Order: sequence, then structure tokens, then C-alpha cells
Amino acid sequence: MSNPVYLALDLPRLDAAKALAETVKGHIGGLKLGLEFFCAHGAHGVHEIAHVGLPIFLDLKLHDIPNTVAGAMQAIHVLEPAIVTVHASGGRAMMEDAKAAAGEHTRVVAVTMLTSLDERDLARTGVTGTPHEHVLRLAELAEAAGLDGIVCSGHEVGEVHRQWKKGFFVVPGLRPAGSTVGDQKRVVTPRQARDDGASVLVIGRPISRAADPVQAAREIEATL
Ligand SMILES: O=C(O)c1cc(=O)[nH]c(=O)n1[C@@H]1O[C@H](COP(=O)(O)O)[C@@H](O)[C@H]1O
Repeated sequence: MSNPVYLALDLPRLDAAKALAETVKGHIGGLKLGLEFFCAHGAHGVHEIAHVGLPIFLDLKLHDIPNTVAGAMQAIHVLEPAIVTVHASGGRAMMEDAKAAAGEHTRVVAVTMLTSLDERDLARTGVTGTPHEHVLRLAELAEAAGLDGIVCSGHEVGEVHRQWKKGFFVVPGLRPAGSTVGDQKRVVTPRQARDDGASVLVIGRPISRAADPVQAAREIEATL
């Protein structure tokens, strides 16, 4: 089985991001480039990181009217990402148009409820019910829209996996036992998420901010 860990390259400098990716590439399965990276380095930065030779997950979290999101999806064809994110709360038509506009080899997955939120935060956005209910509702909508899968926390992935057998599940908010949680709230260990059905494990700071990133990546790999 290929390594499910995608390293989140949330670093401000392109040279540092590329050096980190080169250093740990033997112990991960892919690289995730998110908003911080894309706003700073754009398409040029993505091409540079693609030279490392691992699949690229472009985490743009698109959320706009269907026409605008479809245009953005078309504009990134040239970058050939393996995975792209949109927000499920953008609605069914937006997700349908995003998928229709995506490249043939790109998986489109919908962010459901950010792992930095808990039930209280959710209520403050006007959404009633538990995180489980909210994630399951949005997963159903994403499946109906024809997406490949969703992004959710390790708290929900088991249940979502039971309901959407062929879904592709991206799980961030992962923390090896004993590591700093930071701004994340719904966290589990990488092993727990994998056992519950995660297809991709997104891991950033536990590797990128470790004193020895290779050792940190190795230790995570050994638990899987
Ligand atoms: O879409 C994501 O990747 C994502 C969704 C989510 O709900 N929570 C979440 O943390 N992420 C991303 O996953 C990564 C987690 O990074 P660390 O907390 O440093 O491991 C970041 O790049 C986030 O942007």
C-alpha cells in the first residue's frame, strides 16, 4: 500500500518548502500546497514543488458561485493536481460544476467542517446539531453532487466511511500521541484515522516544525 501521508507545506519561503519536501520525500506519499503557499508563490511555486516528484494536493478550498469556481478549476488544469478542495457549504450546484470543470485525473473533495472548530464554534456560525450530523449531511450532499470524497476530522471519518463506501476521505487535524495540538480542536492520531478509513492523512507541523523532520516522518510512518 502506498504511503497515505501528505505533508502540508505551510511555509512562507519557497526554497525552504522545497528543501523540506526533498528531505522527507522517502517517508511520505504526497505534498499538500494550501492557501499560504499558493498566495505567496502561485502557479510558479506549484511547478517548482512538482519537481520533487510526488503527487500534489492543491488545497485551495474554493467557495464561490458555480461559474467562478468552475473557472478557477479550469485555470488549474495545467498544474495537474492529484487532489483539489472546494467547500461543501458552497452548495450542490457549485460542487457539480467544480467536478465537471476539473481535469480527468484530479480528485475533487469537499471540506465539510474545519478541524479547528468544535460544536460551540459551529453553533456560533448558526448551524445547529453536532459536528457528526453536520459532516454527514455535507458528505451526503458532496456524494450527490458527484464529488470524489470529502475532508473531515478523524472523529467523523469512520461513520462517513460506513455510509459512503467508495468515498475518498482526506483527514487533517492529526497529531501523533504527545504532540502539540495548536489551533486544531478535533484531533486524532494518524493511526486512528487510517484505521477508521482515511484515504489521505494530512500532516503539517508535527513534521515541518519538528527538530528533525525526517525522524518525525519516519516515526509516523512506523505507526501506520
Ligand atoms: O483542507 C485541509 O487540508 C484542512 C481542512 C481542515 O478541516 N483542517 C485542516 O487543518 N486542513 C489543513 O491541514 C493542514 C493541517 O496542518 P497541521 O495542523 O500543521 O498538521 C493545514 O494545511 C490545514 O490547512
